[in-house]
Amino acid sequence: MIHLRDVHKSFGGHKVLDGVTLDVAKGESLVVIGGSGAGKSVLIKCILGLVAADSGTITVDGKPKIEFAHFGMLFQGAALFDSLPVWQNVAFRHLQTGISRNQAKDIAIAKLRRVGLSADNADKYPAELSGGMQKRAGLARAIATEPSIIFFDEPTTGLDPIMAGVINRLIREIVTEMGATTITITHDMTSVHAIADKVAMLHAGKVQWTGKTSEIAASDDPHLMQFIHGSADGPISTVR
Ligand SMILES: Nc1ncnc2c1ncn2[C@@H]1O[C@H](COP(=O)(O)OP(=O)(O)OP(=O)(O)O)[C@@H](O)[C@H]1O
Repeated sequence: MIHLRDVHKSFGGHKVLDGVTLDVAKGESLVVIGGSGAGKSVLIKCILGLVAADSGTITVDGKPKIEFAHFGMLFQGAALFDSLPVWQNVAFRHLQTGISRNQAKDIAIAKLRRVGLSADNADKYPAELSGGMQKRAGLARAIATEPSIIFFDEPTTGLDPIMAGVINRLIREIVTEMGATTITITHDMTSVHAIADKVAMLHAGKVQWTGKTSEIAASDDPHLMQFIHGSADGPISTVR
């Protein structure tokens, strides 16, 4: 579904991606981990076409460019539009397609329900929702058009561990029922275990380790070990 071959990207003289090769199969949930500055966001931006890779190839569903209509995105911090009520945030793309406002609102309410928010939240503004509810609303927006590919950028950042667990479980359930292909960026190992079929660890511009979630425990890769144990000592520099 998503294939990257030897993707390079530098900013000025700074090599961020130095030959990334990665495959995500249809319906698979890939989680990308790696230290701060490892290039996780740049990688996603290259796939989305927001940043042009210097060399290498990226194909999504056999095409060199991702089709905007086919992907959803949950941004870090939910990134809702403050000036729009929750339902308009969720139905944002539907409102641009010319369907009636009533129809768009019905769709928004159905999606809000799917993420555990009752209909009375539809007319509220994002600032009136708690952080966890905003994250749910962001998730509702990401799935609103039933996209075949969804990107999750640090979906649990800023949430307490219980709410993080709830969001992880929702993400897993929803992507499974939609059959969507997903790429998630996270620092949160609990998310990795809850969401991932496959894990890719970025380090020094390359995929340092990749494997199934179940293979993490048996790995002796020192970079992966340092990351999952949150150790200050190891091959990954802590001055970044
Ligand atoms: N537009 C840009 N111009 C210059 N440098 C950039 C640009 N975008 C990213 N970088 C650099 O690329 C490197 C990787 O950044 P990126 O945001 O992908 O890291 P990350 O792995 O997502 O980190 P974090 O976990 O902290 O979010 C950083 O050193 C960053 O400064």
